[in-house]
Amino acid sequence: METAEIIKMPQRHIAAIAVEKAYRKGDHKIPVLHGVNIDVNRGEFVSIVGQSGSGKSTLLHLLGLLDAPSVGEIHLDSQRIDDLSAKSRDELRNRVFGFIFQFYHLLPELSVIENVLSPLMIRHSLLGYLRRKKQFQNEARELLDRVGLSHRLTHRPSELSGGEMQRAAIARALIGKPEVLLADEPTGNLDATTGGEIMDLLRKLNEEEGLTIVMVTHDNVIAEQAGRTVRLREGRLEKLAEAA
Ligand SMILES: Nc1ncnc2c1ncn2[C@@H]1O[C@H](COP(=O)(O)OP(=O)(O)OP(=O)(O)O)[C@@H](O)[C@H]1O
Repeated sequence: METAEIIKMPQRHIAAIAVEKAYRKGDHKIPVLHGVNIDVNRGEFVSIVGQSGSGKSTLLHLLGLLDAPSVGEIHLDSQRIDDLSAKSRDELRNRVFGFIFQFYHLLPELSVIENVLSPLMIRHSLLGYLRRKKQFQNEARELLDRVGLSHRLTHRPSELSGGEMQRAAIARALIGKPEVLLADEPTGNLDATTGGEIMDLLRKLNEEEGLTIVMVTHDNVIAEQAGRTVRLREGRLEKLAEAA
């Protein structure tokens, strides 16, 4: 009797299917994406490269439900998610996705640990938050320890270096236990060494915790550190290298 070979199929996590996006500017339509297909598997680390203006951030925003495609679909696992009600999309975005950006977007008037806790303050009712405040603070401290910032809990963002601000932003993105981290030029404002340290951290999160990561970058050296790279060209995706 033949032994059936068990082939482990990669599991689709997040996908864009035949996505088109055009922005409106007055009477004008600005077409940006022309039928983009991308499938990111659970636990994958994918980088998206392409020239400035090629639509990288636009695509990332569509994947994370920050914006809606003009045509096409966004799927999470096997579920279409771009056509959900605004409330369901908000809920899903907050629960499933963590975001980090080139300029960190930390709240300047809050301390590092308060910044990390801020998504939980938004997610829970005041009473619910206060009831679990100790637990949440412990989780925030653990995360800040993991990103190497346990000595900066009460600093304000203006008292941090760029690398430290991005570490704080990563901890903030992780506090809600996201399944997918979407990173828009996470090293774009950092020197090569500091950017490398941030990439080490992202790779560790991907390899050790199985976090799915989609990262936009214009830097090919940074992009190569992901497991797979795709390039946006004239609003369409072409496949590049796959890591060995
Ligand atoms: N809200 C908007 N309204 C109108 N046009 C927009 C809007 N957002 C982006 N665009 C245009 O869409 C195109 C793609 O922008 P996008 O930010 O996605 O590119 P990108 O590849 O991320 O560029 P960069 O590497 O410079 O950040 C650009 O020409 C931009 O001007």
